Amino acid sequence: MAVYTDVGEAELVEFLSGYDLGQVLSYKGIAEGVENSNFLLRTSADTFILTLYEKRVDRNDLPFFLGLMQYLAEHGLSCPLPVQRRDGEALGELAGRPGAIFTFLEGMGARRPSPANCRAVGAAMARLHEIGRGFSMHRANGLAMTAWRPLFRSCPDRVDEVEAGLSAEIEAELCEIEASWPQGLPSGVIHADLFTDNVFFLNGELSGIIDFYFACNDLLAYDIAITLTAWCFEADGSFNMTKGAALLNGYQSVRPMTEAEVEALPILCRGAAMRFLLTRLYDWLTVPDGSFVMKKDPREYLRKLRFHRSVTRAGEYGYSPSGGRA
Ligand SMILES: Nc1ncnc2c1ncn2[C@@H]1O[C@H](COP(=O)(O)OP(=O)(O)OP(=O)(O)O)[C@@H](O)[C@H]1O
Ligand SMILES: N[C@@H](CCO)C(=O)O
Repeated sequence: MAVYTDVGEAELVEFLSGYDLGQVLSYKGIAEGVENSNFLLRTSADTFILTLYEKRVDRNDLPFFLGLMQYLAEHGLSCPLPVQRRDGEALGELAGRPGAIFTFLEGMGARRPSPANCRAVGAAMARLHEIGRGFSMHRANGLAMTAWRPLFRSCPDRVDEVEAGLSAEIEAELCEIEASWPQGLPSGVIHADLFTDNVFFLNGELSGIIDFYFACNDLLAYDIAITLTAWCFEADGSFNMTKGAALLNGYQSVRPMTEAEVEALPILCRGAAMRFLLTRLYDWLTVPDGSFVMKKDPREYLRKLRFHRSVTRAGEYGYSPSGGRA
């Protein structure tokens, strides 16, 4: 349950007095999410999301995240729009935490994404990459490839309790990823956490993208690798090439990948699986049982990593050069 900070009615009313949002009708905590506290807020004006930023979000990054959401929304990508107070600011302080109010997006994450859902997310990601070109702020990726080895080293010395031999497997994999990581691919603003719970659908159509709190500047094709890895595996661990083809074709219908990006896709996918394996592993070994932080199983990403290691060509993900042009 992601409500780490409790908000009293009086302090909420005081916080809202800086906005033109009418009277509070109700507010309640939202269970989904891991990083921040989120509330569904109903006022006499409309329904909103109130987010309080918790410790794992660096407050120096908040202007980038809020500025990006505002920029994307203003340029036609459906995502939460930060609501401005009368003084023009979108970021305030509530219950001792930085806080902001966002427009409410209708829709729900796809629990079992269809190929059509995959195509839609591919196209939306490419639009995000294209629109992001005009966004002037910059944020380095705190979880870029160079951060993975230090993150691995900071894990408690119990990695092999998760699976025998895991520590040596990660070590060997990191060496290969570091040696083969591509240089010079197109880079720009990426979402970096485009999982199924962060993309909403309504009546079968993609209605919006949320949760920009890992967004940063990095390789555009790395975002494709993250999204392919999050959307195109089945519950039994098998890769679904129909979904892979749909996602890549959807992407290419908006922004064709360069030859170098296509060639790098297998190693980028190994990196994407490694990034989520390591963050999940770290939480698995450090977050106490019974804590509010929901621990996700690192082994899901270990299985995905092993699949990606077996891939040599983007065609094995369903890539086709004519994809998206048909
Ligand atoms: N603008 C919005 N419109 C509608 N619902 C929203 C909006 N923003 C957040 N939510 C709801 O709140 C939940 C948590 O939001 P979000 O994923 O941003 O939180 P988080 O704590 O950053 O989570 P994560 O663990 O995915 O990083 C979402 O699953 C969704 O149900
Ligand atoms: N999407 C991440 C959680 C943080 O947003 C994961 O599944 O590991």
